[in-house]
Amino acid sequence: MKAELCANGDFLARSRQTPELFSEPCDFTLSNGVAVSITAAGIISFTPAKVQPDTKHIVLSCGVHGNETAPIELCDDWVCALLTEQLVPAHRVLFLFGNLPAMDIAQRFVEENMNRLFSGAHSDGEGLVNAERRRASQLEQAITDFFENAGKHRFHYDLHTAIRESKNEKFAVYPYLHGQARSEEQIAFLSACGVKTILLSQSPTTTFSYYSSHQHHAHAFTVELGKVQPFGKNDMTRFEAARQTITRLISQPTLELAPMGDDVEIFTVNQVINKQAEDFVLHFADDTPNFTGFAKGTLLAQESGASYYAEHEGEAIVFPNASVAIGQRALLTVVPTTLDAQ
Ligand SMILES: O=C(O)CCC(=O)N[C@@H](CCC(=O)O)C(=O)O
Ligand SMILES: [Zn+2]
Repeated sequence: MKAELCANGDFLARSRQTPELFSEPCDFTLSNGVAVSITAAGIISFTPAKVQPDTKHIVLSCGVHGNETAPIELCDDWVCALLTEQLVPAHRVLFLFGNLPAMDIAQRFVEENMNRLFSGAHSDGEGLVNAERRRASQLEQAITDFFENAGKHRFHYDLHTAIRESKNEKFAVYPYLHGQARSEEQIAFLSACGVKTILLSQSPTTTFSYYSSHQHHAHAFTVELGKVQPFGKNDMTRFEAARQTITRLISQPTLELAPMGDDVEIFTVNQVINKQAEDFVLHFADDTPNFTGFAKGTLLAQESGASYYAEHEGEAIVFPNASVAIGQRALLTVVPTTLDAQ
């Protein structure tokens, strides 16, 4: 098993169908001098012949939730183009296809939400072990290895799609930076990808993007590119700006970007509402889109022992989900802000 296995670029298909082929790490060099390293099913990196101090070290992850297919299809296309030398990387790039078994059953996860298992959370809970916990640990290790000896130009875009419609279709969660300044240049990059809404998280989490941001000092984001659709059912024209901008990021030595414009909306997270009881209910319709605002004082959710209200006029809801496990986030609320106010 070496280069021939990936000669047609079908790394993802092989990772899903015959993961055992990748049980041993394998390295090979393409005819254009690009070094390829496969460390496990769904984990592949590309290193250009010349690595310099200004080389970027870019992680693109997808499928941390198995049913969020558009980003998986985008990453599959980039990996295929790189393996077949139609795309030549100017920078180091690591692709992580997160939850392969969940992709096979077209579900968000098999046993546990993998995007709550990072920063070591995969090892919490009295010896509980499952495939998602092992994979989260393996993905952390892949990032640790990739960023080892990497220069300071570190990036991780963890690509997702949201469960429900969103008034602002594309948005990104900017992890909590513990008081450090947020990067306008990164917001300009996301804006060029068509992602013009940014949520500033105000607390540590166990998500993948927070892990890379906090542990590896990468510019890291959870990027929501649209709404969940089955494989093959995405309208890929809706992802064209992201596809083109990320292709340029990978392949151009220097990425020219327009500065962050007035069309970017910044929100700060006001409430993180974690489900504490089995009777947790949302007090708005199931099809209420993300970013719907509510009047101050509106009852948003309720459970035994607690009621949750909009605390500000127009406070908007994001990621409502009453079906999460006890202790997990069931709702975020956000309010508009500016970068200067942070
Ligand atoms: O639409 C939803 O309810 C969930 C979409 C999704 O998977 N979002 C991520 C956000 C992670 C973050 O807060 O950085 C998640 O819930 O894991
Ligand atoms: Zn997701």
